[in-house]
Amino acid sequence: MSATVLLDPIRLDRPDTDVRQHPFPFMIAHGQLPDEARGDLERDFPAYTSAGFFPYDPIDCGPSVNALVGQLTTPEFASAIGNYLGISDLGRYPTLITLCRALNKRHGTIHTDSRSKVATALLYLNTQWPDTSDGCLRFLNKIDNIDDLAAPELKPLYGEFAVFKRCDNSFHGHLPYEGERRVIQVAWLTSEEEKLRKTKRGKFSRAFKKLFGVLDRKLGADRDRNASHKTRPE
Ligand SMILES: O=C(O)CCC(=O)C(=O)O
Ligand SMILES: [Fe+2]
Repeated sequence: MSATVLLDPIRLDRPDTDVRQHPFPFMIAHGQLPDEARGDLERDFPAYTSAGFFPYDPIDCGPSVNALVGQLTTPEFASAIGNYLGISDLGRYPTLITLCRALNKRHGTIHTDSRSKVATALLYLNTQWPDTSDGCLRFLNKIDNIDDLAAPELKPLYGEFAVFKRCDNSFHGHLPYEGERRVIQVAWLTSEEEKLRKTKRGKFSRAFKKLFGVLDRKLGADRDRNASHKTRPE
């Protein structure tokens, strides 16, 4: 499996790829994963028991997911993305990978991502998605309006890919959704120290959610559709 090309930067350049520089640099690219890998990636995805994003640990994943993470974090892939976003040599920044298997309704409130990130990529792996806007990624013009779209929303389906440059106005979010929603997130970080800090925090959050999963779900069950959350200042 590790020899298989799962991701190919050349594939980003499709006629239906949407690249914008306004209101902030982002790209939405479809069909980024080969059909032949669906079954393996489905089988090898980590079996987290709680909702939300957790730090990547190879032990949690099967070989195809580990291979995919390897390909997502090459400097070549990063630099190709950086070229679309106007970031030179994105591959020089350390990466932090987090994965999500399921959401609860608390997730998706509008935010920018923290200043410790240079760029963020989201690769979706859900084999199906109901006919709903709930849980579909939205790049937004404002922090307080989930319906003020900067581009068509993206269903989190297998092979859909979104990446953006972290900016003070890189607003994004989605409508509340509860259930399976598979994503691999890559963040290119400003420094190694940030990576260490964020990894520690993520592990703590995994333990916390295991203990308080029910509470976590209840907390967000009826959040406002336009809710936002402030990104930590760092
Ligand atoms: O899962 C998504 O579509 C977006 C996740 C996100 O924005 C984040 O974790 O910061
Ligand atoms: Fe985000």
